[in-house]
Amino acid sequence: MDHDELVSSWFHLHSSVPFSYVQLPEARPGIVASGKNIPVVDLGLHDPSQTLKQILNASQEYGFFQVINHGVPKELMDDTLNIFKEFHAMPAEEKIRESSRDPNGSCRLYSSREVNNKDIVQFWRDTLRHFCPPSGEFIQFLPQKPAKYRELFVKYTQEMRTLGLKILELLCEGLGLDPKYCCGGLSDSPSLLGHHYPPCPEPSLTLGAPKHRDPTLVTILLQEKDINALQIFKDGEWIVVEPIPYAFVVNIGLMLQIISNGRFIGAEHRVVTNSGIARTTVAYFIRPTNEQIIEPAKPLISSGVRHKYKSITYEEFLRNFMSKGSDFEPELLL
Ligand SMILES: O=C(O)CCC(=O)C(=O)O
Ligand SMILES: [Fe+2]
Repeated sequence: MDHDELVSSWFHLHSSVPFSYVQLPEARPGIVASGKNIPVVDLGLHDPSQTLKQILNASQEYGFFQVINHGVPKELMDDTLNIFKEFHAMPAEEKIRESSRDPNGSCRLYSSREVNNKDIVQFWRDTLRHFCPPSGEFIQFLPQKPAKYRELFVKYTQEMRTLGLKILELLCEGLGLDPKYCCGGLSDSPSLLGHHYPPCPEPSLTLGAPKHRDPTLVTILLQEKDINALQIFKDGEWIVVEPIPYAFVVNIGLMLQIISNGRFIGAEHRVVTNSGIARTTVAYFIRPTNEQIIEPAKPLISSGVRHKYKSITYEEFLRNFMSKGSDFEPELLL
């Protein structure tokens, strides 16, 4: 990658947004719903059936919630956000060197200019992405700078795996499936994304991420406390996800929408920018291995309920999703 492709390399030279980053009028950030919020799920309740009720309602109605009392140490959450801030603050040459050790791309630094067609509108964001399978494969390709990067990465992804499996078990139980239904191949290929959204001179014209659904079963997002930037699209309006300190934002991805035969919503969301300060987030994507077949869970169908989605391998899904984006979603329907 060329260092000019990173937004963080040049944003400070501009007092207006370059034309290729100006969104079409209909996609620009506009009015948001007032007084609305996404549900909170308390994982530490004495009565587990109450937690189950909360998580089921949230997944069916919103596809988005914030989890509290999740058991991940606060210090690790702070340290992880800070190490990604430090990474993105390093000189571009160093960031590129530290993230290009694997010729097969298990670790990758990119901006939308690198992954998207050059003709479409670009997004105000840089991302460092790693694969982080439970086998520990690929660790030798992780950045060695900042100095604590590898150590924190290993600790944080272990915590995310534990939390992710706990959430998946609750969701499967709530669907009436074996709680372990999504453990194994359906969740064995997670990735970690450290997003960085530099301050933007004209936030009303740009986006940090377009309206999208995630190509995951579930996504667990760590975001900063005081910045309102993530928005979800529900019933025709945008709802701001106001950060709750030390909560994680969890959303259902398109894969779990399919597995649940549409009972859970893979909610659409986007990220807006702000002119004041940079925002850093860390997203843990729970993803299947490439050869896994994604289809509605058989026990959900046997009771006479109609299949809503076709069967597709994750590899084929990803290939189409990368090239066609959300235009591919109707093709998944039966
Ligand atoms: O950074 C955020 O707030 C959200 C990122 C996101 O939507 C994603 O990684 O899919
Ligand atoms: Fe997302």
